[in-house]
Amino acid sequence: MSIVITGTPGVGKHTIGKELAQKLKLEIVDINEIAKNSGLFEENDESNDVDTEKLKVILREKISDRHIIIGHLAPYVLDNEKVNRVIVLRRNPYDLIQVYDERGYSDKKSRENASSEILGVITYDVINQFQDKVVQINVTGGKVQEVLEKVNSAISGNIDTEEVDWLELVTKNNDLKKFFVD
Ligand SMILES: Nc1ncnc2c1ncn2[C@@H]1O[C@H](COP(=O)(O)OP(=O)(O)OP(=O)(O)O)[C@@H](O)[C@H]1O
Repeated sequence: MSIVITGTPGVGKHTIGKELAQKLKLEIVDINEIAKNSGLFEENDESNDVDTEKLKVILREKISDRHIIIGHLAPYVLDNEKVNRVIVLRRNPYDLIQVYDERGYSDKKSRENASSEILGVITYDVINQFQDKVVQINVTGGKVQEVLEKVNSAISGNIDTEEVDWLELVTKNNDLKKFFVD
């Protein structure tokens, strides 16, 4: 079985993915690491541009049926038939801004990532690519062990996808400008 852990940068994919890999005794495929090691990542301050077509071919070779595949690029570089379950981690954008501050992201990069989470960009693309294999989990405020339990239930098909609407929250808080205006 191959399981994908995806979501906006900073939601906790690596934290959860590593624990899960240990628990299920599966090997990790880190999409970003492979892209970097293959010279496909052009990293600069503001954006990470990747040749997704080349990365797709490389990943097709690497992935067997016993992997935890981690990365926000999952919907753009993985074949549907290669994976059994796709977990999208969702995290409150206010918490994400804190993670980005700790990482030293620029205001622009921080806002771009947080607004992408608010609009559910990766979730939309993931559902488009993997359809009924997708389970959405809200990790906000959850301890790592609690999130892990939910992810485990999602893998065995014992949990429904969770509802997330950050746009409603941010609108209610009158914070649209904070996330969407330069
Ligand atoms: N359930 C959790 N509760 C509290 N903090 C968490 C949780 N999961 C992860 N974190 C923290 O959030 C930060 C981001 O986590 P992590 O690096 O795993 O995210 P990521 O989605 O893999 O990011 P990226 O895609 O940029 O590599 C880290 O500081 C991590 O310790």
